[in-house]
Amino acid sequence: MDMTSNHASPVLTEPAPMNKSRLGIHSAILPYSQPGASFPPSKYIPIPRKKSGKFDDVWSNGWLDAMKSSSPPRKKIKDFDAEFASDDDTDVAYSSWVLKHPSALGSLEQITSYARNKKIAVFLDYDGTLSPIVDDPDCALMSNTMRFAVRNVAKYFPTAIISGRKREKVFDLVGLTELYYAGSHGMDIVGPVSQTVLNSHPNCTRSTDHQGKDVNLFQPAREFLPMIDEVFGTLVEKTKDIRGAKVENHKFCAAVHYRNVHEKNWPTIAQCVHDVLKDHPRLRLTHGRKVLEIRPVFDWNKGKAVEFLLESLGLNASEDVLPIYIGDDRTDEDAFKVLRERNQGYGILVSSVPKETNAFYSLRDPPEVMEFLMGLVGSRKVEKNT
Ligand SMILES: O=P(O)(O)OC[C@H]1O[C@H](O[C@H]2O[C@H](CO)[C@@H](O)[C@H](O)[C@H]2O)[C@H](O)[C@@H](O)[C@@H]1O
Repeated sequence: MDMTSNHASPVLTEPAPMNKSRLGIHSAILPYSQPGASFPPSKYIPIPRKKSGKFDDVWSNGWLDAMKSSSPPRKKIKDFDAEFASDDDTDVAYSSWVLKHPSALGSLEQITSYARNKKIAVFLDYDGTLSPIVDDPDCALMSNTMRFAVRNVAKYFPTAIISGRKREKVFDLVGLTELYYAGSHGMDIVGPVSQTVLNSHPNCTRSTDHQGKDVNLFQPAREFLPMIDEVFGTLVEKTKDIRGAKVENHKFCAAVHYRNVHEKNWPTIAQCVHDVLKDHPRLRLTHGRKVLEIRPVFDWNKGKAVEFLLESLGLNASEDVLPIYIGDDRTDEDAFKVLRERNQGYGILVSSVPKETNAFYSLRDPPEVMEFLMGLVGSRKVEKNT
């Protein structure tokens, strides 16, 4: 395992800024994903820069820009308050972007014909992919129709959920025993029993799941458990007076949510996290959708989890395997990148606005994800019957 504990900075380098001209999108309408992107002033509350220099750290390291750009603004559509960016400008930008990352639904026939006679493996992120983004992380529920679609997918293809959440939590939310689960951004994996994997990964052990079934349990960052626990406690204490802040303990990482925090208090929340990371050089920061995530400085991510699961499923070496990964946020980019580098399978980004991504295809939102999954199953059924 590649440990990089001597990392000097707790800040994870963000993806390079989007090449706006390459996308043919006017910079003023570039939406949320990029740190440092420019924002139409009307949509964003400017955070006053304190003269005291109190928040200099988080200004200078770009955290505040990244925080602002981490999710599209919320909008009321009919009676439904959703995180969705749509106006004439973004529609135009989206149309150009989708030429580069075509709709996986629109390309379903192409995808399924390429997948014919291949072994498909499906990897799904949870929040923003299977469930809509909502204010309260505990209320991010997946619909029963989505559950039905995922269950059907798992009947035909090996299927895994790869989430930033605690593994047990995401299992409770999904509730399907026929899937494999990876929590903490892939740092906590329950996969099929594989002696080869047990032999080659020192942190992999034989275990039993909630049903008493034999499984492989892989927790490569186990040594960080006490540190994450301690940091979780510190973050809860430090943010307790910030209205709307919420801290989650995901076992191998911790998440500080600021979705419900007034924007004027974002510098305070960023500074709290910054101070904690300064005291813990073996931890680093990643940005999710209105969430700051603290995780070990450890060479493991959702992309590595995909490779680990492919190996566990015995699908790593064969050419006739087609992995499909569907996800919506920056942490999913590691998985898209792995598929791109392997030149195998498809990454599908779920986004209603243009974003710089390593994914090949796109889908707008969870309902489109569901439709795509149903289409995948439908075509495999037809293939089996012919
Ligand atoms: O890897 P994922 O399964 O996508 O998990 C990523 C984060 O998801 C959750 O937060 C996000 O969804 C919440 C519910 O919709 C939303 O309130 C929050 O703003 C989003 O960031 C989860 O709570 C985080 O801990 C996960 O890291």
